[in-house]
Amino acid sequence: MSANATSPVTVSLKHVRKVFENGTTALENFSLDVRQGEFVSLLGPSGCGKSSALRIIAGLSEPSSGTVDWPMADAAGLQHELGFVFQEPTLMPWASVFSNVWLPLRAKGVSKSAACDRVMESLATVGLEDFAGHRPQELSGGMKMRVSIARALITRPKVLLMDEPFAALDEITRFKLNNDLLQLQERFGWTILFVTHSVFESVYLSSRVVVMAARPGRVIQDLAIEAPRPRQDGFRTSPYYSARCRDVSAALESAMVPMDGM
Ligand SMILES: Nc1ncnc2c1ncn2[C@@H]1O[C@H](COP(=O)(O)OP(=O)(O)OP(=O)(O)O)[C@@H](O)[C@H]1O
Repeated sequence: MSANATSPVTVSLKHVRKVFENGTTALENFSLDVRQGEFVSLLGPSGCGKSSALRIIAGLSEPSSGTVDWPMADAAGLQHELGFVFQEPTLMPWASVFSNVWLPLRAKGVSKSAACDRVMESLATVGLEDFAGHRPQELSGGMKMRVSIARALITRPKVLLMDEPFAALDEITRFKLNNDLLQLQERFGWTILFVTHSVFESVYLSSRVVVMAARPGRVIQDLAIEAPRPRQDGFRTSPYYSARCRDVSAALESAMVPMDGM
């Protein structure tokens, strides 16, 4: 499923401001609509508030002012619709792959036997069904990240929030997981909000790249990446890809310009 300008809005942030207790203003007048089926990347210099924005969308942090609305979801069902993937896979080292993926259901009181089909389905989605009995330390970095994704998928979310999930991986593994993620999004119709530092990754994956600037964190450009989806490796060498990478790099460069001579 591809999103377009008429797809319904999944989440809408209006004039969000986030000031931490120590006085740091992480976000100022941050507004963003994400539509169903979109793949939106947040890109910007370190400290521009990407993670703060994602945490507010996730409900892990409250905005100081402004609103976050989920027009299509009722509040009670919202939690089940979100999946989170962070940069560190944060797996329990003493537990099997199966138990790590089971965790979100276990926390809801679902027994191991009742969860079994769902856990195996999630592991199969990321190609790890043969590794259910392994411990995390027996897996490569890319496989650990797949386990982390499988764990996020166990509640069958409709929206995935991903905070630099592939940043710690080598480039070949990262490219492979990029393609897998695009295939899975096509299959399940997820809406994805993705934080990255990489211009190249953001253009490859996204239907929109939202470029942010720091001090205070705000949106400075919103660029559509209009190449057909799901994309494949050939896209990385296409003239359109190069041109969009140049546009996004230019936007990022302007985000680096300090305000008021800072
Ligand atoms: N819990 C906190 N308390 C105080 N300040 C915070 C807190 N979390 C983040 N900040 C500050 O808010 C600003 C935005 O941080 P945030 O982590 O959202 O940026 P980011 O764009 O995700 O950065 P990076 O790319 O380095 O991960 C930074 O100045 C940061 O120091």
